[in-house]
Amino acid sequence: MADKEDPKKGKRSKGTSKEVCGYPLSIFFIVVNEFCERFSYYGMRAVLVLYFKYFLRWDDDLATSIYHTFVALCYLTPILGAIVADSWLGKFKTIIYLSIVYAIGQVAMAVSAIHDITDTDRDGTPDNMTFHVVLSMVGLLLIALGTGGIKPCVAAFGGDQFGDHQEKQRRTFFSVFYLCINGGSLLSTIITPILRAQNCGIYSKQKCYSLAFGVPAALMMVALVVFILGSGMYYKAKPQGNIMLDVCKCIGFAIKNRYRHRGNQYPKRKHWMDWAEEKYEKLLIAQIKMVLKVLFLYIPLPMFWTLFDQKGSRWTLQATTMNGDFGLLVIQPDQMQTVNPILILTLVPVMDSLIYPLIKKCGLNFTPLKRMTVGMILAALAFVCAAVVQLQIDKTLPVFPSASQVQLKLLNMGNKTVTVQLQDNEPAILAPAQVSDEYFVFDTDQITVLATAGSTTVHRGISFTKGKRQKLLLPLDLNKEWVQIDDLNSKPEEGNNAIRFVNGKNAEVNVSSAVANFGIIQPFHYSNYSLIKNGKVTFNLQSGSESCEYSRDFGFGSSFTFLIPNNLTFGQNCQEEITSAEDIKPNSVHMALQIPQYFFITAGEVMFSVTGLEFSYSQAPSNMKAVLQAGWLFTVAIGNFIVLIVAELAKLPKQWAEYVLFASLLVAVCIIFSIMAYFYTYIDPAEIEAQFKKVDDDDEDDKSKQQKAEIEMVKRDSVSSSEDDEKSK
Ligand SMILES: N[C@@H](CC(=O)O)C(=O)NCC(=O)O
Repeated sequence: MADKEDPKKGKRSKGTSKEVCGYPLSIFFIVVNEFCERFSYYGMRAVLVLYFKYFLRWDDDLATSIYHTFVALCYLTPILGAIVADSWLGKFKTIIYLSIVYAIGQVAMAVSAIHDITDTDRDGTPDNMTFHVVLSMVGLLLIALGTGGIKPCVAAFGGDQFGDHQEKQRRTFFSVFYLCINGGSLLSTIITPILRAQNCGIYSKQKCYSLAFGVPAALMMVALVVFILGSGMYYKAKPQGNIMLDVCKCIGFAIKNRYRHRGNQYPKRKHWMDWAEEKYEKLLIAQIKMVLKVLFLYIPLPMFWTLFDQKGSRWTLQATTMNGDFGLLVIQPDQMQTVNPILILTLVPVMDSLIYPLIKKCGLNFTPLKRMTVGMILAALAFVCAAVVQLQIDKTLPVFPSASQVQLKLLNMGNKTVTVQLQDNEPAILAPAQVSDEYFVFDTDQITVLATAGSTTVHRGISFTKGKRQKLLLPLDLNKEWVQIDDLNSKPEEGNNAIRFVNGKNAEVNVSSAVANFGIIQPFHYSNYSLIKNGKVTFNLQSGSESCEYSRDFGFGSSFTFLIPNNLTFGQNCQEEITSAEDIKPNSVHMALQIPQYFFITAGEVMFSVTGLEFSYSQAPSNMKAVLQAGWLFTVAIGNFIVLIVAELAKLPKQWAEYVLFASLLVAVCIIFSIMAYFYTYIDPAEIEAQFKKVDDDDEDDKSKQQKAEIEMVKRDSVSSSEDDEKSK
């Protein structure tokens, strides 16, 4: 379709789109489509690792591995999308078809997260986990195909809508496009974690992952509808054949031809790509040389993405062990990822309008490759910060028993002081209703206990299961049964607090609260654990006609055992009379401590990613900009595979050590990159292409001159031969 021209207004944008303030109206649909699509993608991605961990019950390592495999796939499929669009369907149809695939994938994810589908015994947990795993994996595959496939098409399709005279508007469009990406990502990363934290279900209420995936699915459908609505206004360039295929064929021919002429008798050529000259145009060969130069520089880049993309996996898991109470609002671990788009929206304008001009004023030549090097160093710094935060968290985490150990706490349910000697330990003295502060640790599953209360002394042998944490409940009468109860052996998940009550009274006690019901607890018995969110909770204790209230503030990730003492009076003093055992301390390291690492990684992203995209675009020949974009996205895919390989090979027992390892690897790669960058010479592809075109034109001129001369000669020959004929006659 040719550009439309209005004789009065001059050139108009391509397609049938009207213009608003000099911009084709059609780009409005493309920008809204991108906003909704990125909302869908980042919203789903924000809760993905927690869905793996808490819904599918995978461990941290498996959850991280599958997460990065998925992200890697999302960045491998752009090559496929570019090939389909360029050589077969065109960008418009490719976007439509792959968006449908994408939306089906999102719906599959939402359905896979409905626990009621297989919860036949209605206990709140899925009974056929295979169904949920298979459906979610199919969903993720479709999403990876859809999101990656349309990625190289949408921005380029937007760019296509502008005429050659709208260079300035096209640049503004790309900036707005990038802001839309981060606007969509910001909004969805706030919203989907909130939806995930809700309870929903038919038979039982569970965390609402289905809604957290359902809303992104709906947004993807909106994205598709908005894109289709603009259909009549778009400029739809016809597929122009696959340049990627041409590039591959030309490279293949150069290699084959070089191999065929490998003997000393053949003169050397300046560049190995020159061996394609026999079959391919010089211009194409020169363009491929430019692309290869940039692709060679890409080799160290995946390491940046290896670190960058861990904010959605390792960093989110790190946040689950932290305190998200920001006073006015409580932040979910997965919501911390919003810090990245927030910082992008502020840092990009600050860098462009303040920092870079300031550096230029200081007379420094801050070239794109130097910026990218600094970006890498900033990302490494971010991981050093993450390691420091991890060390702080580790200090506050409980030490759970190893597989060969047993940990034991004592709880005196009686109203006399008890002296207890465990094996050869120092005797512990427990006042009435007191719990020992720390766990006793044993490397055996059999211990002897000597307990004395008043004139009663009892000597018993107790057996344990190794690897467990337990509490030994010492009864009012030591001669009666000693109850052993299991304590939690890991931090309660998702920042919840695990609470239970032990009834030391000689009568039944009913314990309830607005958030959890512990039911009737038999004398000298205990309730199950209930999971409670952070905040203040008031428990109501009732025994016969007597009752009292006990209130308590909870943080994140703690576990408490509350003891109702034998002599509880149910009077005013109930608040003071209940004894509490803090079995697992609440998360005390604040999530705000993750902000420095987010700041460094985002500053790194602005310097590395935004500059890198611009660099790739500026150094690519006119017809191979998409090839380099696909190459750039491919580095993201490789980066995500490296996470899997390094994490699998290193298998470091301490998370902080893994962070330091990644930071060190990036610094090493950064040194290699800076050496490569030092030897890189910037080019102007348009100028080089123009030279080749001029040579071609000159050749063309020479050819036509030669042709004319030949015709003249033929004419002259024929004239002279006819003259000869005449003469001979
Ligand atoms: N800063 C990211 C968005 C995010 O991680 O929230 C970004 O701009 N990514 C580029 C994209 O195309 O998604």
